[in-house]
Amino acid sequence: MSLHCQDLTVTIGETTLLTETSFEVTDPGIIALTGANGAGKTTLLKTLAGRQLPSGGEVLINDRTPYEFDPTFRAEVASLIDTPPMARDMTLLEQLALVRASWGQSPQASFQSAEQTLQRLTIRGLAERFPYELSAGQLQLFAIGLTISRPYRILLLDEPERHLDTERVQTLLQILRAEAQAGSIILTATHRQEIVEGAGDQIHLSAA
Ligand SMILES: Nc1ncnc2c1ncn2[C@@H]1O[C@H](COP(=O)(O)OP(=O)(O)OP(=O)(O)O)[C@@H](O)[C@H]1O
Repeated sequence: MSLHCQDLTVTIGETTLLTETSFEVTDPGIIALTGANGAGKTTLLKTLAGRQLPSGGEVLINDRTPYEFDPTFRAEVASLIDTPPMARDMTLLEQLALVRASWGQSPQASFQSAEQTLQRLTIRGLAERFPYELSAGQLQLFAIGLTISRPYRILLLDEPERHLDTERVQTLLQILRAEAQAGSIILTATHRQEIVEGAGDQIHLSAA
């Protein structure tokens, strides 16, 4: 399991979105991706997720070029970069169970896992709500739940702490630590010092 970037750059026309970036990650753990506004964190995450083509250099995940429509790549890499698709007329519990079921769990196991996910996220009491009935922070917790409800070995997160209060940032960190201990590489863009301190490592991008 590995992330590899060598002299990676992204430009669109005359605009540089990401200046030459190199790093290698091979061990499970949480890596905080830091840098000023506009430094290229989201661009790097999108490139690793196979949603943005590099302009120069090399990017490899598990020794292969990221490509979001490759089933093997999709089975290994989960990401929360933009708001994930949500069904307006399904409850939180149903949607989390649906993700589990679509990745092969039985209906009964899917609902049990979905309840556990809500519990871990401290929103068990919102199981029967619809997404439009949530606060911004609750919606963010649900988005995290949707993302971690599918299998992965590499998790790419873009400021997962957005809208979360101090206590929920700790909840998020606990979840990320557990996922890392279970063997995943977690690369998370963040502006929060608690997450940088809670991460095992840091990649800092300098502004373009
Ligand atoms: N589609 C685009 N076309 C041109 N420039 C873009 C495009 N998307 C982003 N940029 C520019 O690329 C640079 C990097 O943007 P990016 O979103 O990756 O930064 P970031 O580090 O995630 O910032 P933030 O901390 O504000 O979320 C910025 O200067 C931004 O204005």
